Amino acid sequence: MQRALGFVLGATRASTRVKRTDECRRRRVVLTRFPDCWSRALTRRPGRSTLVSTEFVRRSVLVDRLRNNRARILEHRFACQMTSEGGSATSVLEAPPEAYSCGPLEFLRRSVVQVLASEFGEATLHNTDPMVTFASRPEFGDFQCNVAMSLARVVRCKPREVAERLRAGLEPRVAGMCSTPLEVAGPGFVNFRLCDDYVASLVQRMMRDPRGKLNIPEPAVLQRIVVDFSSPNIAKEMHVGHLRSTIIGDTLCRVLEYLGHSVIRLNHVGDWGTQFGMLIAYLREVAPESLSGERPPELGDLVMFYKRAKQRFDEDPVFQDTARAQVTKLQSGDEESLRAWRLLCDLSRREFEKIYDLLDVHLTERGESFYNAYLPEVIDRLEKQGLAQLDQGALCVFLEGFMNRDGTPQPLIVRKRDGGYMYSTTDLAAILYRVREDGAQAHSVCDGCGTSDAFRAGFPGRAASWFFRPIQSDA
Ligand SMILES: NC(=[NH2+])NCCC[C@H](N)C(=O)O
Repeated sequence: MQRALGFVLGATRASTRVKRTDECRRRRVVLTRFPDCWSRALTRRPGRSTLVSTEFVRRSVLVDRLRNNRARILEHRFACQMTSEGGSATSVLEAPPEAYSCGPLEFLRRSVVQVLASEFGEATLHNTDPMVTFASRPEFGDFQCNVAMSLARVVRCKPREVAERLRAGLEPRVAGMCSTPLEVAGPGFVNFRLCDDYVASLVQRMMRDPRGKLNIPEPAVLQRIVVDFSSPNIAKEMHVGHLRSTIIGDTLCRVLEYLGHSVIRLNHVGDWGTQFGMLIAYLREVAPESLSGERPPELGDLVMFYKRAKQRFDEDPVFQDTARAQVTKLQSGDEESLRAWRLLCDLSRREFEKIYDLLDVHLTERGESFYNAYLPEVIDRLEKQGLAQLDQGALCVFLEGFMNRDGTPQPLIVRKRDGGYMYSTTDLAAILYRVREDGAQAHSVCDGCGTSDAFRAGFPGRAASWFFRPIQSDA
């Protein structure tokens, strides 16, 4: 799968580089860029608020770019068709078959590793990353290899010399795929330019694929994959971290779905926890009509109420007690509290939906509250397996390699002293449910905003192996 993904993105990025030049028209290849780069650019807006309102999304370049991106993929199919019909390319030299089956990037990586091994010996390499990347500027070609600079120290040669030996070894291997002679530039970069015939032929193979799958190899195993993304918090506005996660998650899902996997798109919204006790207690005091449903607040008002409630909570110990009592009431199923909570969730959901609609992103909401019923079972399993231990009244799991700054083991609290559960506990319950009930075989959490310590500590993979069979996970 990864190879296929690398291939798609590889082809995509490489071709974007030539887009601005005349070559593009000559090659008749119009491809698109992975949206990740501009979602990241968005996150970096200096000195501005990072909150994301519907209006922000509507007016931003984002929607247009997404549409354009998706439109360009269609355009690309059309362009491929033109190329295949035009079919003028007759090549003198055929690129090696592997250059077609695994795509240019992977093929170059493998070739660099082979040449380095034969030039400098396997032992010297010791898992050396071949450092083949997309060219950093169009004038450098399509790909570049940066390994000479770092390897020079190990093999005690000048970087340029390493690069020269690499070039000489690579040229016969990449003939027909890259134009030769290859270029050694600057301190020791090796630059690669794909031959037109190779690109044309790649594109033709994509178009002629009888499955209509752009010649991307079918994954060896088709899996049921959970992708957890977006996950904004109720009663708060989305921020760019959520937007980033939304776009990356949706992109990942589209690729996986395209490959034929069965994908479960989950929105793990923050809809549970102390903030609701605080907010409901505060609203009951200052704006009871908003809770009865007579005059429901706007999301913007809710954000303001939330801030005030938080301030009140931080300053007033009596209010803290009221808020805590309110959480307990809510979590123990008090009807009136649940009604208020549902109202707040509905309100936020409607706002989030507007953004998802604009972006044409579809997700199934399954928030933190959903896993409430499974929390005791998580604790029970951890205890039964001897993985949790009491530490100053709190139930903790100590994970190998999960340390405080001072080197002492960092506890991962799964149940607080007062019996309350943690965000991590919910994440564990989510894994339990996704593996057992959803039958997930692979799991990906698109973290654009901050997952729990449990995820950061690589807990999902470990948890799943404790609870069940091995599971792939990348937080
Ligand atoms: N499964 C997860 N923990 N997903 C990430 C949740 C992110 C959380 N709602 C936040 O905004 O910080």
